[in-house]
Amino acid sequence: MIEFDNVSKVYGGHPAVTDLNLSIGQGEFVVLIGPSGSGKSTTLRMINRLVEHDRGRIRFAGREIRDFKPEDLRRRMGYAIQSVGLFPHWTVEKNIATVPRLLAWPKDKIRARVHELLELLQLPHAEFAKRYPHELSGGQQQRVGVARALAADPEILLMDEPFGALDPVTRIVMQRELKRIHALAGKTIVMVTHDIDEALFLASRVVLLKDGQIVQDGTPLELFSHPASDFVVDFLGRAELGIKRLGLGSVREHLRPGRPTVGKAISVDASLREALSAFIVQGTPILPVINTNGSHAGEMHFSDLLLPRKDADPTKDQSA
Ligand SMILES: Nc1ncnc2c1ncn2[C@@H]1O[C@H](COP(=O)(O)OP(=O)(O)OP(=O)(O)O)[C@@H](O)[C@H]1O
Repeated sequence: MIEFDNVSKVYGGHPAVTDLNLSIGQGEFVVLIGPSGSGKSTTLRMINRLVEHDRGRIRFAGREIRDFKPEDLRRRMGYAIQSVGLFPHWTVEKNIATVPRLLAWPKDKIRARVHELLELLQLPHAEFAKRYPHELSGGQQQRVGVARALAADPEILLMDEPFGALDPVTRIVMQRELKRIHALAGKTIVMVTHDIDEALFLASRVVLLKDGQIVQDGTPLELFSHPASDFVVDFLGRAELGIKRLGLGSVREHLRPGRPTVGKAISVDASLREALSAFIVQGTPILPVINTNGSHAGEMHFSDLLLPRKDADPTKDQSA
């Protein structure tokens, strides 16, 4: 869907991105991560031509992006950024409808789409549609920014630290929301973040950059299982590698049959990292497990945390 072929960008003699090769397929959730100044935002912005590349080729849907008018390209790609950039004198409704109006959608279709997106992002239409950006919290503004990026059902969603300004609780809610939208709509998403936990939670593929070059490109599990260098290990957080890796697995993988037992139950969809925390907080070696509808599912044993993952084949996409 998007292909970078030996792409470079230089600013005033300083290389920002050098000989980048990257191929992003339909439906992937690719997270660009790396230290400050490593070229993440430059890479993202070259996709919708907010930044023009100097060398190499970038293709979108098989055509060179230079063959598209920038505005046509941007209408086909949603773009959400940390500072949101909502139009201050427009209501939430009008802000979300920006691209559909440019595309001259019929009014009814626009109204229905705005309604649908507000509900999807848990901003009830009756309460929020007529508000202005200054009447929203920072987190609500960011949700409107994401709704606006999704409005015309773009083929790709480009996101630059979209949850950067959020408090940790809202940030987790938004990450879950985005993961749900991705699973539901099968959108191709390319996102920049500084937050390794966010990357590991969301990405089907992580692209780790350093000094404008790719250090490693793989599934989260591949990065843990076969880190390409010490830099990768340090970036993943050397001291917490085991705990972070547990975050990639779920209770479901270690579910055992068992009768309901005492203790606070954990969901089959909880991560093994959450399970570890629950074992420690409850001081128990066995946790009751429930399904998403609250019914009894079985139990999990503390010792099973040490078992190798059933699906630990690093050649498989763990996001599926
Ligand atoms: N408009 C610009 N003019 C000059 N240099 C720039 C410009 N934009 C980016 N750079 C430089 O290019 C390099 C890559 O910047 P980029 O913003 O892509 O990095 P980043 O990984 O997104 O960083 P951060 O995490 O701090 O946002 C940096 O050295 C930066 O200083």
